[in-house]
Amino acid sequence: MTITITAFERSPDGGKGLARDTRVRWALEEVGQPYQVRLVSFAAMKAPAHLALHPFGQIPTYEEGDLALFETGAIVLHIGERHAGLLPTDANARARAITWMFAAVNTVEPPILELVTARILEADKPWSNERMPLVEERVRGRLAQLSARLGDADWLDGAFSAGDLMMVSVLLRLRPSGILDAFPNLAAYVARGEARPAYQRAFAAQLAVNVGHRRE
Ligand SMILES: N[C@@H](CCC(=O)N[C@@H](CSCc1ccc([N+](=O)[O-])cc1)C(=O)NCC(=O)O)C(=O)O
Repeated sequence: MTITITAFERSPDGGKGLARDTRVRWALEEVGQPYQVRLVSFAAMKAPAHLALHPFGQIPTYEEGDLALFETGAIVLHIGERHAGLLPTDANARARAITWMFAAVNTVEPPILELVTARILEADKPWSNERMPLVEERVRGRLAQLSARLGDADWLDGAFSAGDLMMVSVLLRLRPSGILDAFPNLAAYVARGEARPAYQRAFAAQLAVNVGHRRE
């Protein structure tokens, strides 16, 4: 059955791959599944048809037959459960890979989103300069813990898994801040993720959507 995901008609990042459809594209490329993309405008995302798919009016969504999903972690898990290539077959290793998926979105991503919010949405607030060091320190603390756990391994738990796909995707959001450079093994980990052919195809596909706009 045809898989259809939704993505920004015009991503605020101009195609740097930071919008979360890139995670789903990457997962589908890793398992070799073709997919369609329905591009949605900001207005369309808040209209009833999309809200029926995504109660929070966001992208991405995932549709396959009469299944409709939202939340990138859940979509990537679904893809990993249906197709080989993202989750280990060994039950314990699979459970650990899913642990890392949750760790990415529930433990590592929140302080990073705080930083993105502070830098983009709160920079003009009178308390921004006072708050920023606290936010940055919370990110550095988490990265230090992750860096210590990763050490000099290629991936978080043996072979590449959906846990790494989610963790690399979360860490990529930090790139504009430069904080990742203070943790060379994490920067190399992210670069390994980006070097994967499946990521390259996912990145190129989302860029093509946005480069088209730049030409107009
Ligand atoms: N927890 C949800 C979060 C989904 C989400 O944040 N979607 C964002 C796009 S990806 C987040 C994002 C947006 C922009 C950039 N950027 O760099 O420009 C990066 C990431 C969205 O639809 N935002 C519009 C809205 O909420 O109205 C998930 O993981 O799927």
